[in-house]
Amino acid sequence: MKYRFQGEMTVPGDKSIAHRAIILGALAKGVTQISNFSFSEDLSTTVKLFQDLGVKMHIEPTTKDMIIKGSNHEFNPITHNLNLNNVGELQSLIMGMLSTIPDTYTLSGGKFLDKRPFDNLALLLTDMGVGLNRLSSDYLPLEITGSNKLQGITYQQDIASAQIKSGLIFASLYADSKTEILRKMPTRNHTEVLANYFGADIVTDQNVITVNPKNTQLIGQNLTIPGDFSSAAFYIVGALLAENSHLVLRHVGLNSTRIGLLDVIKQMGGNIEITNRSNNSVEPFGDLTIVNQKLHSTTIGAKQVPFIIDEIPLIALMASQASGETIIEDVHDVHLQMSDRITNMRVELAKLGIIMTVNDDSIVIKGNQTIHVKDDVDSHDDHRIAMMLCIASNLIDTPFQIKNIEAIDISYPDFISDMKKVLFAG
Ligand SMILES: O=C(O)C1=C[C@@H](OP(=O)(O)O)[C@@H](O)[C@H](O)C1
Ligand SMILES: C=C(OP(=O)(O)O)C(=O)O
Repeated sequence: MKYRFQGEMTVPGDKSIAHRAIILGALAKGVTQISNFSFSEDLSTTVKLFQDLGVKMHIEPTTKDMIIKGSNHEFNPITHNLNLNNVGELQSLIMGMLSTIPDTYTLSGGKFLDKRPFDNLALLLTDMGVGLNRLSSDYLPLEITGSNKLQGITYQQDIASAQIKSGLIFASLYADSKTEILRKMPTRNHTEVLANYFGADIVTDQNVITVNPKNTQLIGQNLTIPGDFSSAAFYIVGALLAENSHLVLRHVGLNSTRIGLLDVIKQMGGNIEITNRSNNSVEPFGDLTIVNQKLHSTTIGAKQVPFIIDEIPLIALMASQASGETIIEDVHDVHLQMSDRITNMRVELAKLGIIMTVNDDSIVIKGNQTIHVKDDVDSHDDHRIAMMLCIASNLIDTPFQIKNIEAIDISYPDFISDMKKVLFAG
């Protein structure tokens, strides 16, 4: 049903930052205190994994902060069988981290990860001296044997993936020599920012990232996680598209490698006001004010894609309601996310009468498309598709059912109840 977005809200803490903060807190010496830590299925998996590694962590009952007692890079595991439970981010980050531990662990994946290739990172880790033993095919499960005598490498990055880069950085933190990443294009940089905050020595200079592992000693820290821009994105697009909307989102993370959606909106003739910017934390944040606006088409180039990587379903919906034809180039890697995010988006949008053409590596979305329900839709267990379809439902009067809606629990379990608080009729 058509509602306007009105009022003020905050979104849960950033999932990408929280994953890294847990890993760094677990590796560090001393206590780490994480404020604005938001539980989701993905983060529960990470917490469980580190508890399996013997790391003590708990939620402080009054502040709700996550408290981690650092292991000082020495785990005392309860089990050597670790389940990644389909968390894509964890696959690379944990492979990198376990590479530095002289012990053998078995990593299993889940229905999506069991089909997601990890060859790119695996080759790099093998070059550094990590033992990798595939237990069945080219995918998980995998046996990984780390070492405290890894050699740093030079990696000419051919895939613009923050996950591969981050896996390599974690593996390099305790190596015997430096690692250089000659990057193809920038990707989200939370690993570099947070690892340095905990005491690592990672230098980003133009297009070279250098990890200097000499005597790495990570020290536990206090940090506050900003609101997750990728969760805020649903309300940003929701309010832009819904008539008479006026919504303020407070304390949203504004790391420049995450907020490509704001540039896309600008290219489409829209404007989001940013106020109360703050750099007084590890990661920048601020408030966003969104009003309903008319948008036009744009072309989103390959260099922008890493900065909008999780917002592609939403951008497709937004483009279908703008004037003209929008192109998003080089989305090849998005096919690998979840259960082939691009194909599933295309199939489900078509059930709402929205045509999106998928070419070799790009997608094309015609503008001014009328949404009309042809069939009930399905999230395909992809949280971002599920939430995008909720935003689409607010643009028409005809109700439809979203099957497997519970996928939203992967990143934002309170999405629907939070949204209802800022939706008003008329
Ligand atoms: O490093 C990260 O935390 C992430 C990187 C991105 O994946 P890629 O590195 O595969 O682009 C993104 O899509 C994912 O949600 C989280
Ligand atoms: C694709 C995502 O994450 P992952 O790579 O961890 O599955 C996402 O959060 O949208």
